[in-house]
Formats: sequence, C-alpha cells, structure tokens
Amino acid sequence: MRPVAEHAAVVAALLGPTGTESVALADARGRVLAADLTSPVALPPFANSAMDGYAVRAADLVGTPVTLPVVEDVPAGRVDGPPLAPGTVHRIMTGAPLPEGADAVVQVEWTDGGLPGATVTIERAVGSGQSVRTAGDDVVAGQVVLTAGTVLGAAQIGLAAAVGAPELSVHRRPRVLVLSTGSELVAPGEPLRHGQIHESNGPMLAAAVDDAGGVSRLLRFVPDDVGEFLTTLDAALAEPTDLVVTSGGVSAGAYEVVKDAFSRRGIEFTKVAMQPGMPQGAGRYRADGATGDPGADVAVVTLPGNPVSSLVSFEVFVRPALRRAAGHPEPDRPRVRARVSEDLHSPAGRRQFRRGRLDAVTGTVAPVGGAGSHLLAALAQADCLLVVPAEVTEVAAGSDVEVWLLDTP
Ligand SMILES: Nc1nc2c(c(=O)[nH]1)N[C@H]1C(S)=C(S)[C@@H](COP(=O)(O)OP(=O)(O)OC[C@H]3O[C@@H](n4cnc5c(N)ncnc54)[C@H](O)[C@@H]3O)O[C@H]1N2
Ligand code: MOO
Repeated sequence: MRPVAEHAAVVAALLGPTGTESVALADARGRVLAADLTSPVALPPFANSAMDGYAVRAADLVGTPVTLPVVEDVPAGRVDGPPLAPGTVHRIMTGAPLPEGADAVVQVEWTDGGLPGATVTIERAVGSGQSVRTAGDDVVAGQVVLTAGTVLGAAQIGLAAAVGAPELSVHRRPRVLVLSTGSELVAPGEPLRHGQIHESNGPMLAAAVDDAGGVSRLLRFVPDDVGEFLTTLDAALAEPTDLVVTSGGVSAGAYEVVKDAFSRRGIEFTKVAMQPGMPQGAGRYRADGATGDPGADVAVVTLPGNPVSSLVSFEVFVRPALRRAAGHPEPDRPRVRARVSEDLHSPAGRRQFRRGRLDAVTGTVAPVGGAGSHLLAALAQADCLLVVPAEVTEVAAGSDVEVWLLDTP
C-alpha cells in the first residue's frame, strides 16, 4: 500500500499555482494576497484630534482655569484648515485636522463647553501633544502594510481600504468540478425506494471545496454507467476547470464506474495505507473531443464513496493541495497533541483517522462514533480528526495522540 504522504505528494503535484487576479475589497475576504501592498499615504494622513473638545496651544493654559475666545469650529471633514492664533482656541471634533499653531486638544468634559463666537473656560491644563494623533503614527507613506501570502480577513481588508486600495491582487481560487457516482443514489427531497440512498457526497464535497478556498461546481450525480459518466464529465469540462473530484466507484466491485472509465485514461488507482480512505485514484485526464492543447488536461482525484472516507480523504489529500495551489501560507490543518479519553484499535499498517471532539481546556480528545466509514452522523459531530500512526495498532486511554483541528461553523 502507498504511504499517505506519498499519495498526498502525488495529488499536490497535480495542481500548479492558479495565477492571480484582481478583486474588489467586497470580494476579498478569505483570499490570499498575491503581491505586497504598499501604502501611498501615511496613516493618519494628517495630525488630528483624538477627542471632541478644543484645539489649543498648551502654553496658553498656564494658571487654569483660563477663559479664551473660541474662534472657529472645526468638525471632522473641514478641509480649509483655519490656523490658530495665540491666546485663542478652536472648537474641534474627533478626527478633525489639528489647526496649524495648535499643539494639543482639551476634551470638552474639562471645559464649560463654550460655543464658537463666544468664550470657553478651561479647567485643566494639558501638555503639548495631549489628545493629538500625529500624522504617520500608524503607517508611513511608502510602507509595505500587507505582505504577499497574507490571508485577508476583516482587519486586513480594513487596512487596505484605509490606505486607499479599492481592489487587491489575490491568488485565483481553484475551480473544482464535483461528480458523484452510484446507481443507488437519489437526490435529497426525492423519496427512497428500498436499496436507494440520498446523494450526500456531492453537496458535502462541494462545501468542502469552497471551504478550502476553491470554487466548486457540483454536477448532478451519475449512475454506474461508464458512458454516462464520461459524457457528463466531458460536457462539463467545456468550462475551465482546475480539478475534478469524483466520489464512489473505485474499489473492487463489479461496477466500479470511475475506475472503469479512467483506468486506461491516465488515472492511476492505488490503495493508500489509511483508514478510512484506502482506495484512491489520481492523475490527469483529457476530455474526449478536447483539442491537442496539452493545457486541455485536467487534474483528477477520485475519492472513495463511503461518506466518511470521502471527506477524510478530501481533508488529507485535496484540501492541502487546493490551498497550496491558491498560495495559502498554511495549507494544512492546525495540528496539536491531546490525551485520548478511551482505548483505540487501529489496523496494522494503515494510518487511522478517527473522528473526535477536542476539549481544549483539559487537552483531552474523545472519539465520536466508531471507525466505520459510513458513520456520517458522528462525522457531523466531530471538530477534529485523531491520527493513529500506521505502525500503531493499540492506543491506551490517556495516551497522547495527534489531533487535526477542523473548522466548526
Ligand atoms: N472487496 C472489496 N470491497 C471493498 C473494498 C476492498 O478493498 N475490497 N474497499 C472498501 C473500502 S475501504 C471502501 S472506502 C469502499 C469504497 O468504495 P467505492 O469508492 O467503490 O464506493 P462505492 O462502492 O460506490 O460506495 C461505497 C459506499 O458509499 C456509498 N456512497 C457512494 N457514493 C455516495 C454518495 N454520493 N452519497 C452517499 N453515499 C454514497 C455507497 O452507497 C456505498 O455504501 O469500498 C469498500 N469495499
Ligand atoms: O477506505 Mo474505506 O474508507 O476504509 O472504508
């Protein structure tokens, strides 16, 4: 059997970097920045008030209380910049530019609130610089504020907007076609006859693709019919696609549609030393009718049909490959170690991925559900995967195990 790391490398090698594109800030969340972002402006761009109050010369406030004329009103957004003459003050609001000649702001609570055109009595003296935010405090003009490879979240998008960038150069998201196979499948919402089940891998894998930073396109599932499988796939590949992910039809049965369709078409099928997720396939496929352009080849990963096998092998092989292709600085799930709450048994020679729930406070991880790869309800309860190395068959309760943290919505 092929070691997990070796198959992961085979899958990763199928996907090159996706290239870059420009996106509006509104579409940038979760994307990976492709180029350093340099600020053309300082932040703040000008010295401004940190408080609602009065712009003053600190030197005018010796011997408080003092009463001074209030000459101008300077709300935030006033752009004509009236200077401050000695022995006077301007009323000023938070974020308004500090007038030339002023060196401090007295907050309104320390005054009688005198209006422009009248006087104000100031109760407390302030030092030079009090309640003033100086230009360039946060960012100087020409500074790199976000480096290539940064994953864009709320704060990073806010910063990009603040330095005046309406759009950002990001790595393009990989486009992934998801196709499930199985003659037993019916769409959710349709009644089941004996022997039929609702198709669940398609929506699950499409969600996993999007979650990994890809753009999924979910095709309607196909029965165990090689002709129908290839016709459906070839038609869908008329649209640009970076990766095809199939589920089902790859093990040892008499009707293995994916294996039958692909084994002479460039996809290699193999057994990977893991549980669940043993039967796997990967390679490059050229759609029938495609031109001689070598770019017409598309990467293919064929996942096993058992729902838990499908999602676990997506986690192990596809998710990191998609994230790496999209320039993500951390393609893998965060990994920690935790004490397992009960004994585990794992088959010899296969790395086992059990589903678990982690108590981060006590550092304990509890398996949810058994090892069976049909136990989708337990998978839906899990927030992590517990990893038992291939050479280990027994893990005693209380032992340390590796844990991969999954996202919990
Ligand atoms: N003789 C052997 N039998 C099996 C072997 C083996 O080595 N020798 N491997 C087993 C393992 S391990 C796995 S995993 C499965 C993988 O089988 P396939 O990838 O061929 O998947 P199917 O047979 O099509 O389906 C397996 C299982 O999953 C259900 N399924 C399939 N697709 C969906 C879907 N889209 N939504 C929901 N459920 C789905 C399907 O009904 C089956 O119950 O093979 C073992 N057998
Ligand atoms: O590989 Mo299968 O997933 O063990 O059930």
